[in-house]
Amino acid sequence: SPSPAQRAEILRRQIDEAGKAYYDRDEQLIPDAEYDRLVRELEALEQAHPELVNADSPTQRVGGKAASRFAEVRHAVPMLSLGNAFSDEEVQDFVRRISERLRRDTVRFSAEPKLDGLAISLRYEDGRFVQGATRGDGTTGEDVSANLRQIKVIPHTLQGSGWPQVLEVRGEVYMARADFEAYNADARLHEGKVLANPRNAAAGSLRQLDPKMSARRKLSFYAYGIGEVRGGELPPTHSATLAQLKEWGFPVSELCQVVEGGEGLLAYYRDIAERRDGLAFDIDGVVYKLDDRAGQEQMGFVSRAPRWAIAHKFPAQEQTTT
Ligand SMILES: Cc1c[n+]2nc(N)[nH]c2nc1OC(C)C
Repeated sequence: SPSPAQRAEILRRQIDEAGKAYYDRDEQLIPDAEYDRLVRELEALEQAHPELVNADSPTQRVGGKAASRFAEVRHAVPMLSLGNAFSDEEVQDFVRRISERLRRDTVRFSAEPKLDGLAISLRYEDGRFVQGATRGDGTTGEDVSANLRQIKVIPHTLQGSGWPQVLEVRGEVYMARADFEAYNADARLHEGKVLANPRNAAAGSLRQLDPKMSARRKLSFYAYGIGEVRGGELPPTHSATLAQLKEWGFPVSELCQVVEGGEGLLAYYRDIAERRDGLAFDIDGVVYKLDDRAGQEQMGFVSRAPRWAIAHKFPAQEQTTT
């Protein structure tokens, strides 16, 4: 059987390999519980044989125990996924279902770019950022507050006034293409890890356990919605809510636009499709949302996605492999 030193070396390699895959590439090579078991076995081995401990052992990571995961956060308002439309007919059906159910001839929508990043939820209490979490499975996400504090465009305190006592803002963390190219150029120069695409870069960065590591990758954020709201009112439409979020200091994409009916949606889709390659960030489609909140509540949700919103995806594009 292997000596304690050999066993420790095997454990160290497995832990580091699983850790890198998880934090750099958002890949889960082994289940969290297995990862934690390996770390605990290595700790026990190092306690029994102190001569085995060396500086780069995963048990020596910042804050002592190799943090194996983030705290869990339960979303009071679930972070939902979106139904997809891939054709104009499906978009027309989406509009027809809403206009029939709400008995309206013309329906106004908020049309928005669908960024190819990482959905997150930001919680503010009395106007101060208190917690940020990933989407996770929609109900439970990971607390990545420390990493989100490194993102310059995310306000630590709200600007202006009149915000609710509790305000959750939902949006997308992403890495702009220029920052992605710069990161990879630097990685090539210094034999670092070249990243496959901006989405993985954003996911990997947000899940770095060491906020200093996370800060090395320039991330951005666009707000696109709200979660829990307590002790205050928001405007009656989604578009007015986005305008309000902008006043409170959140970045909101200039591409967001209020349009009318199926024609308005499809014109928006074609316009964004044309402009797509010139945008500063990757998008994988656009999102249409019934603009008035009362109507949204009437439409409700089907399974895990709202009836009042769909994503209209672009045909898959060959990924720029770097
Ligand atoms: C998942 C998602 C993604 N996006 N992206 C935008 N722009 N809005 C938006 N809304 C989403 O979900 C809400 C409709 C619940």
